[in-house]
Amino acid sequence: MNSLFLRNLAEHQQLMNLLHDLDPAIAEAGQQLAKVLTQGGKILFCGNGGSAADSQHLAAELTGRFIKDRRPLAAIALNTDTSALTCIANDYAFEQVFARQLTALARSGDALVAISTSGNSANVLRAVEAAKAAGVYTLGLLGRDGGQLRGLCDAAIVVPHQVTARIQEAHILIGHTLCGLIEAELGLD
Ligand SMILES: O=C(CO)[C@@H](O)[C@H](O)[C@H](O)[C@H](O)COP(=O)(O)O
Ligand SMILES: [Zn+2]
Repeated sequence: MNSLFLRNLAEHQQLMNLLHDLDPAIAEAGQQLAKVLTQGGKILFCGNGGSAADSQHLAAELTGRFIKDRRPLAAIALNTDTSALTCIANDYAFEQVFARQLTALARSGDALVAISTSGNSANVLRAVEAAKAAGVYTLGLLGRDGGQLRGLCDAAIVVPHQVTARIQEAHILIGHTLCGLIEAELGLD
C-alpha cells in the first residue's frame, strides 16, 4: 500500500488533469478582475478556514507583490479583521460577518471573489447577496458541484472534486493564475 503522501499526490495529480476544462472560465475571470482594477475599483475576497487563508494570500499578492514590481493593486480580504469579525458575529450573526463588512466597504464596480469548497457556507452566501445588492461583480471560486453559490455568483470556477484539501490545492493554483492574468492584462508583466 502506498504511503499517505503518495496517495494524496496521486489524487492531486488526477485532479490537476481535470482542470484543463476550466481554462476559458479562468481567462474570462482574469479579464473581468483586471477591468475592475483598471476602472478604479477594488477586489474583495472572503472565505472560511483554509479558504480564509487563500483569500488573504491572494489579496496580499495584489496589494503587495506577486511576480513583478508594479504599483499596488486594490484588494482586501474580509476575513482578516478579528475585531470586525467578532463584533459582527457577537452582535448580529456569524452569517453576517462578511456581508456587513462588504456593505460598508464595497462600491458599485468593485468585485468580490467568494472562495468556498462546498459552495454552501452561509456567511459567504450572504456576502454574495450583499455584493449583488451593491452592484459588485461576484466570482465564485468553488468546489464539488459548486453548491448554492454556483447559481448565485455572476461567474463561477468550480473544481470538480469531493475532497476539501484537493479543492483548496486547485484553488490556490487558480488564484495565482488570476493574479498573473491581472498583471498581464494591466500591462504590468
Ligand atoms: O482548510 C480546511 C480543510 O482543508 C478547513 O479549514 C476548511 O476550510 C473549513 O472547514 C471551512 O469552514 C470549509 O468551508 P467551505 O470551503 O465549505 O466554505
Ligand atoms: Zn486546508
